[in-house]
Amino acid sequence: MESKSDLSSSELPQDQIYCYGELLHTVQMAHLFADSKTFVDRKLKNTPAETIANFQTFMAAKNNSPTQDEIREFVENNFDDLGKEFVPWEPTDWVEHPAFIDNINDPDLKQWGVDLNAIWKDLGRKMIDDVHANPHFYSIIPVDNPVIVPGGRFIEFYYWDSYWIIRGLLYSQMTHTARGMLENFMSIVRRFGFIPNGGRIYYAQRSQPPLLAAMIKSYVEFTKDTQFAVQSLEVLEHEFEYWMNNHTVQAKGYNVCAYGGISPGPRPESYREDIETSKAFVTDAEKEEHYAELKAAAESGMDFSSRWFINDKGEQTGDLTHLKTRSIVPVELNAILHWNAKIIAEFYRLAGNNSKAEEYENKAAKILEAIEAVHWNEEAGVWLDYDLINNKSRNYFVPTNLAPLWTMSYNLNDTEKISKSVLKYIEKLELDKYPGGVPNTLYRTGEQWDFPNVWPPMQYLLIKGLENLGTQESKELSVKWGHRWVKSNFQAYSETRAMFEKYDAERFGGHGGGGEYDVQKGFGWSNGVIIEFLDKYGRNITLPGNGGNDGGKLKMWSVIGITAIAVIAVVVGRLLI
Ligand SMILES: OC[C@H]1O[C@H](O[C@H]2O[C@H](CO)[C@@H](O)[C@H](O)[C@H]2O)[C@H](O)[C@@H](O)[C@@H]1O
Repeated sequence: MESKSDLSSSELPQDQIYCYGELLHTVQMAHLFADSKTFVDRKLKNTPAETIANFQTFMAAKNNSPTQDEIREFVENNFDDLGKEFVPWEPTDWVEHPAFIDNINDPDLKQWGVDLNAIWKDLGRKMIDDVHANPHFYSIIPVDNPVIVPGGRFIEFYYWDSYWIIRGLLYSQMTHTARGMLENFMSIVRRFGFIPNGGRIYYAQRSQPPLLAAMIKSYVEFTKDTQFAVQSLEVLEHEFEYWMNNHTVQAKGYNVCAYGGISPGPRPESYREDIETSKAFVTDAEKEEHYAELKAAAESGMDFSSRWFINDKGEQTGDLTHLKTRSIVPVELNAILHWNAKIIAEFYRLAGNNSKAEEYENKAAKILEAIEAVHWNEEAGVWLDYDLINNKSRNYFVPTNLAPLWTMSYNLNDTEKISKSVLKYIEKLELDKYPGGVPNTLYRTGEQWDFPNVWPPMQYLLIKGLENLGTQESKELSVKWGHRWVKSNFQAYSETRAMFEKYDAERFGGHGGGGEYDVQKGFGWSNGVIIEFLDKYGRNITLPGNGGNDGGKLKMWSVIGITAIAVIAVVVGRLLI
């Protein structure tokens, strides 16, 4: 298999247009498009070499200072419209009435389940043959099988989003589509050495939380296709080693992993925005450090959040200029890698290779030891990120502080103790008080991964984590939050007929905002999470309008209603006597 170093030396001809260079700089700084991603998603009309030659001629003719209109004309002459790389595609394995719908009692929720299942058809993308024949005309990374994309501006696959999308597809009985996406990822690991953030070459210098092993495990659990598990081992092992070899840092004497990109310059898809924030820095070296921090935050999937700020006092208040992502050891990344090692060991057992299984069990045990030593914080009663600059735990809430519950990265003998401790932490922070779900942080910064935004994958992590913990109290809270999430998403859907990428903790049924782009609709991971939850909770949720309970409000109206009926009955009774 090709290694990462082979990859970084294998330059693509279109990199100099989509990833760095004068052309990219000139067009992105001209602010032609409301969303910077629009430009880097457009197809070339000519070869990369011809496009660069046209650009040089153009710049010379304009004395190297073209106007915005002239740059716009250059772009229109040399680039096609958005979306040229796809043909309309309806998933061949789509079924109108997957079994999860039968698990829903409430008629409105049932119809919603039907609607969500239909959205898969809108989110499917298949590449045209020309992408394979002439890949250098495109920024899209060619893959053989169609994919389900998040939606809105996100018209290509995204790595960690695909975990919740694939689980949703499996619950929708679309195993063939799910398998195709998994095979795409496996081919990408073979070609690139790892999985890029998303399906564009400008994302190919950073990854996202490594959930491929967990996706394959989900697939195998649904299909019982243990052969596929065994076939995936070479790729899973390679991806695991990529993370361990390229993302390892030392904390408290332990090897742990942190996010961190490897390419110079601003993010191509947010080029102007990154240049803007880099103005706070003086030297080119400082600016490069800032770009690397921005990319590391994008690699975490939480771009952007005060979670990654370290100011002069070692605290999390500040702005994007305080990003220090590479110096923060994130709980979930190490928990996910622990999960990876466990899954690889399990698949090796299936393959009958016990020595390899033991090797990975040992690797898992080592990661677990590091998670306990570096992340578990007895005083806070939960796992915390670790600050490598100030050598201290970061006692700030992020849902990922509970990630080890999701990945089962703790000593199971400690279950009772951890349950008490984590529930006390949740109570102390009053995380149960938000009508629209648990916010991503408790700080309002205007960044999209901060308060009051609530993100579907993080609700899933919390709900699934509390369920896995398995104590009476943790399971009750898990169900409570699961029901709330379904009802709140349904409220937003009934008001807007849309599913959003993020929601609002402060408003039941409210959707999120903030950050560098408008809130997106679609939406892959939101639909995936709800479909799974409808399957799980659908028998037990009845909406207020259909006779269900909506907590205090409903009880109050029931009391008023019953009292009114009683009074009317008494009055009518008296009149009749
Ligand atoms: O263009 C800005 C950023 O957009 C992506 O990030 C957000 O959307 C992704 C797709 O749903 C999601 O995976 C990520 O968690 C979101 O923050 C992209 O992944 C970033 O790299 C990009 O800079």
